[in-house]
Amino acid sequence: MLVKLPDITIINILDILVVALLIYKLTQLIRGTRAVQLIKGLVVLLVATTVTDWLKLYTINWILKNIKTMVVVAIPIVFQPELRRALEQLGRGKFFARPLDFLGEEEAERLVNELVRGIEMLVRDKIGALIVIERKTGIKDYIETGIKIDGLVSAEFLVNLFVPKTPLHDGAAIIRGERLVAAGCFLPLTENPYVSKELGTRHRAALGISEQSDAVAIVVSEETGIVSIAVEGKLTRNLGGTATKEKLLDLLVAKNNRQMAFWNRRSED
Ligand SMILES: Nc1ncnc2c1ncn2[C@@H]1O[C@H](COP(=O)(O)OP(=O)(O)OP(=O)(O)O)[C@@H](O)[C@H]1O
Repeated sequence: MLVKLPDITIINILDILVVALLIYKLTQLIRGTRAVQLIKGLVVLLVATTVTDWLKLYTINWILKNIKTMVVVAIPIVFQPELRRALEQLGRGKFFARPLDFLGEEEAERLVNELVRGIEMLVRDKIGALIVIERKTGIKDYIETGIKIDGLVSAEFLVNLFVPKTPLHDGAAIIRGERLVAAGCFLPLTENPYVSKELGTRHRAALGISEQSDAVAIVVSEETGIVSIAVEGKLTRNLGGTATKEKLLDLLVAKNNRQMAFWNRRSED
């Protein structure tokens, strides 16, 4: 027996494509922000409500339905800053811009060279610094806690930012692609109870951002001049010039190339 499909018109296809594009853009917009946790929670709540309804667990179902209503009312209040930002971006036409600038091999190598040169200068002058490099997870929640700047990364620019007593030296500088996009940013501190008591808030902030995202955080200690790199909640300490360069090349260039290779492979299929 043949199942008769409903008539599908070009308009229907266009309708579906526009909705798909909007959902895709929305996921890109919230990727790496605290809204992701909320969406996960909502999905769990929706599934639980449907399952309890299906199993005829009336009391639990009544409670879950009421929680759902409360959550829907609470969202605009709790996420007011994010919603305002999204609407602003929509107004400025940034909603459809690419959220991340992925680098080619040459640009990534240039970035690493400038970083390493800058770190050497910071170490030499014992200037404390916290530099975060955004990767796939968007960290704009944290970028917006600082002062926005937009300049090509160079060693001199980096050192200048962290000179003590200058307005932007406190907090973290954030790099997106080849550009320094913000300075003086406030990062979340790690809540890991096993972190050595010797480590102060600069190192804890580096660990914190590496737990919350896939960003790479570089710390130059003001006290000791020691260079450390935090990735995925782990801090590698006492990195010399060569080790710093190798680690950054591994984290930024090799990953990028793998990503590019995957992309090229997909487009050649
Ligand atoms: N949450 C945070 N986000 C970003 N930067 C922070 C944060 N907390 C502290 N910092 C930075 O760390 C500096 C203080 O570092 P502190 O001496 O406490 O840390 P430390 O890990 O011992 O580093 P150092 O070895 O350089 O002294 C602050 O001046 C500020 O620039």
